[in-house]
Amino acid sequence: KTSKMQYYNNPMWPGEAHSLKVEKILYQGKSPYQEILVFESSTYGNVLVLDGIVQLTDKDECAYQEMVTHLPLCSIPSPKNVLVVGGGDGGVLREIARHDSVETIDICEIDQLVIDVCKEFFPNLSIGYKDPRVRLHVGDAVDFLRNSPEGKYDAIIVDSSDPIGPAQALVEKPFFQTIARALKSGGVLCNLAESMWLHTHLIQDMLAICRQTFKGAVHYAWTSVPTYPSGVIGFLLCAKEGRPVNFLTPVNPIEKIQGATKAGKELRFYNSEVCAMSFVALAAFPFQRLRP
Ligand SMILES: NCCCN[C@H]1CC[C@H](N)CC1
Repeated sequence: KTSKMQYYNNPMWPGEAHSLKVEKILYQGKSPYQEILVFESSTYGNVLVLDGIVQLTDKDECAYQEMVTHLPLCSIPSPKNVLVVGGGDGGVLREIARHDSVETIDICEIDQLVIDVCKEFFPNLSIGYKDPRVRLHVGDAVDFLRNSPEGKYDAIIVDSSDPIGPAQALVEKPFFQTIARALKSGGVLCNLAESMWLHTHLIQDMLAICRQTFKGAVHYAWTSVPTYPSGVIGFLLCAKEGRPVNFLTPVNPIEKIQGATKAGKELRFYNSEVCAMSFVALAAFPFQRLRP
């Protein structure tokens, strides 16, 4: 349905494309920000596509939503105030809801149509909006964070699309500085950080910015998502100074967190072993060997 040429010409992954067999087109539309497509695939359940880029599928979304949420939230003793940037599908909200210590969940998503479409076609993700702690803000996260009070959040999760559309500003230094200001002392950020096979230069640049901006700790973790280009996606875990943090061996292991099933579904991917495995020694593969 989307021309193959558009796939091959995507500057984020030139020369490669990934295809899924389409059983039925469920929704096609255009918001002020992006084209939105939902289709039923033969083998991955429903699939959400924004501007020709797969955002999530029923089958493998757990690998992304659980990791992007529990890597930060399990690394600090008792997260209370959490902010999600992007995440309009609601999957991250579903995962945050497993943490009983959390008291408020702010989400800032720029595209109302993505929210409406996911509420209709992805009930297992949009269930996240049902949690009473959730407060939805529809608008630009750059403005939202600029107007946020200083030191408000224990954790900020940036669950954005790729930095070639509405999410472009979310990998630039000013944005990271507004995040650091909005975090409490010792607060943590988990930011989408693309593929270590495809985006080593972008990751290096983001690492440099994060090391300047967050004096606590900066680590790179990855997970396996078969429907994302190169089959992996990475995260930057950053801690603001002020409290010891250990991302690799969580102080708040998920197994101890009550309400693991409160979100309506057992965890399907994340556990403490997967957490430990997901961190890459930055000096090793693939940042050194893969640089073209
Ligand atoms: N909340 C759904 C995940 C959105 N994250 C992005 C989807 C597109 C990918 N190329 C990068 C991650």
